[in-house]
Parts: sequence; C-alpha cells; structure tokens
Amino acid sequence: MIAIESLTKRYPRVTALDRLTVGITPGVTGLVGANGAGKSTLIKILLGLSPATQGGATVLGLDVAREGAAIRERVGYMPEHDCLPPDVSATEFVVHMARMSGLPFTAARERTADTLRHVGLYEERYRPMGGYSTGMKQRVKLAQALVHDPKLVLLDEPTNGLDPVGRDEMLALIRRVHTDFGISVLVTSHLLGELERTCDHVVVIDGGKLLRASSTADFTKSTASLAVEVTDTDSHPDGAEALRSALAAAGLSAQLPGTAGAPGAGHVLMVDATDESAYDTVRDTVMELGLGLVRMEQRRHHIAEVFNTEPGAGASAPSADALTKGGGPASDRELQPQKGGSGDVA
Ligand SMILES: Nc1ncnc2c1ncn2[C@@H]1O[C@H](COP(=O)(O)OP(=O)(O)OP(=O)(O)O)[C@@H](O)[C@H]1O
Repeated sequence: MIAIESLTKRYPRVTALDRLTVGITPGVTGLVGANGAGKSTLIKILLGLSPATQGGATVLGLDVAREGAAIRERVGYMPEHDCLPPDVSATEFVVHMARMSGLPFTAARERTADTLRHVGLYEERYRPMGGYSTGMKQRVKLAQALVHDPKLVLLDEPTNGLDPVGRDEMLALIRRVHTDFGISVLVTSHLLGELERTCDHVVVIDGGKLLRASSTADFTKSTASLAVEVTDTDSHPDGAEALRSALAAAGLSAQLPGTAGAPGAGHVLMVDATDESAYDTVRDTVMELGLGLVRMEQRRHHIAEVFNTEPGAGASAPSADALTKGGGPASDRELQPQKGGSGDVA
C-alpha cells in the first residue's frame, strides 16, 4: 500500500523524520509515536501536501513528490485538528467533500447518506456542526474521509479528545472500515493499547526514526505465564497467597503482581508455566484448597512491555523509556511528548 524509503523531513530547527524506511501492507496499520514523533508530518508527505527533504515514498504505487493529486483522489484523509465549519450540517459538508473528490451530485448525496449512517450519525446530520459533541465531529471527519470510497484512508489521531467509551466506538468503527469495506487503514495514535486492539500491524516511530515495525501478533506473543484468579474462602482469607505457597510446595513458582496497585489485583497470581502439566497442577491445587477458580489463562504480552523488556530496544533506550513511562495498565499507557517537541515550531 505504502513504500517509504529513507524519508527525511527537516524543518529549520527540527528533524521531524530521519531516514525512515518502512512498508505498509493492506489491512489496518497503527502508526504510533509520542507527540512530536513525526506522525502528522509523515501523513502530510504521503498525501503530497508537504515535500520531503530527502528520500521518497509511494502510495498505491504513486510517487508522493510528483503525483500528489492522484494520491488524494484515491486516498481518504482524516486530519487531527478540528476543521469543520460550524454553520453547515454534516450532510452539506460531506456532500461538498464528495463533490470535491469528483463524485456527481446524485452519487455524492447517496454516498453521503450511506456513509453518515455507517459512522452512526442519523437525524443529527441535518443540524449545524457547531453544536456537535467531539465524538460526533470525529465521526463526520471519518465520514468525509470515506465518502469517495477510497482504497486507503489515513486517519490522524481519530480518538483524540474522546472519552473511553467514545474511543472504543471509534476503534470498532475503524476496524469495520477494513472488515466491511476492504479499505486499508493507516491510523496514528500515541496510545499503545488502542493499536493493540485494533491493528493488524504496528509501526513505532520515535524522534522521526523507525523503532519497530511488525505484526501486532508478534508484539503480543504469548508468554510462559498463566494468569490464575481465585476467590478467597473462610479458611483461606487470602486465596491467592494460599495458592502461591501450595504451588511452591508442588514445585511451581508463582508471583502476585500488582499488590500495590488496583483493587483486586492481588487476587491474580502469575504462575510460571514451563509445560502443560502446570495447568493440571494449578487446577488440582485450587481444588485441594477449596478455592473458587475464576479464570486460568495464558498471558500475552502488551506492546508496551515489549519496549520495557526487549534487549533490542536498548539501542534506542531513551525512546523506549518515553514509550513506557506513565502509570496505569501497560496496555493503556500514553506515550510521552518528545523533548524539543511542538515547542520548537519555527
Ligand atoms: N510546520 C512546521 N514547522 C516547524 N516544525 C514543525 C512543523 N510541523 C511539525 N514540526 C515539528 O516536527 C516534529 C514532528 O511533528 P509532527 O506534528 O509530525 O509530530 P506528531 O507525531 O504528529 O505529533 P502530534 O501528535 O503532537 O501531532 C515536531 O518537533 C514539530 O514541532
């Protein structure tokens, strides 16, 4: 879908992209990086709206330096910033954008109605957009990117400003753009956990450089740990601890992670499962102790943990750090802004 070859973009005081080489295949790809990592700059270059300083790229086989207009005909773009005129309705606006993309008037009206329904805007679509919530505005921005039935859409931070429920809805919608319509998606975010749930592939950039590109499955490989959650009983008021010591006696080591953290976190025990027999040992031990077994599942890595623990990440240590700072569960960690970020705008 996209081939990027040694792409560099220098602004007077900042190198926004630094010899970036990466390929984007069909499907949903997440482009993740802290604020200032170069995501928006990359998207603008891919649309032919901003020239690269060095290197080049093709989008759907078209050269970004020479064929920007042809790329914009075939690709949908959802910008990061609020860009909707407040005094027109979603219908008027999306019809206008469809016409700009070359659709005849009747087709533009039909496609607009379909697309707005698809993104979940119904009666509100006739109201002026100035009165819309952030979630509704994001939906209109997505609709105008899809209305001309592109092969590929570039979505710049589509979950920005949304609450957790709105974010989940937007992510589900993005997933459906690919599954229902076969449109490939490149979506940027600074939240690792979002991409983990939504994307087939993840490209991580930091300070304009490629940190890692691989399939989400490779990032979130199964670990050799079993997460075991048990209930307490009268005879074992701390069920997880009772299980931990009984398993130790049976030759299985286990840890109680996150005891200082979230409510209930102490009830999940991480058991080192070197082979299949560990499942039987856990089940039998839980039964002997008379505890309730809530769940026993193989644990998977979160993307953020890959950057925490991988020896390869050491080469870009400060960046890996930036990727994993912050509290909360690893999957929802927010990437930290770069040094010399937007404050350096000339
Ligand atoms: N027009 C510009 N002039 C000068 N510097 C710029 C310009 N646009 C971006 N930059 C700088 O280039 C770097 C990358 O910015 P970019 O907007 O691409 O990052 P980003 O990853 O999209 O971050 P964000 O999510 O905050 O938009 C930043 O340091 C930014 O300050």
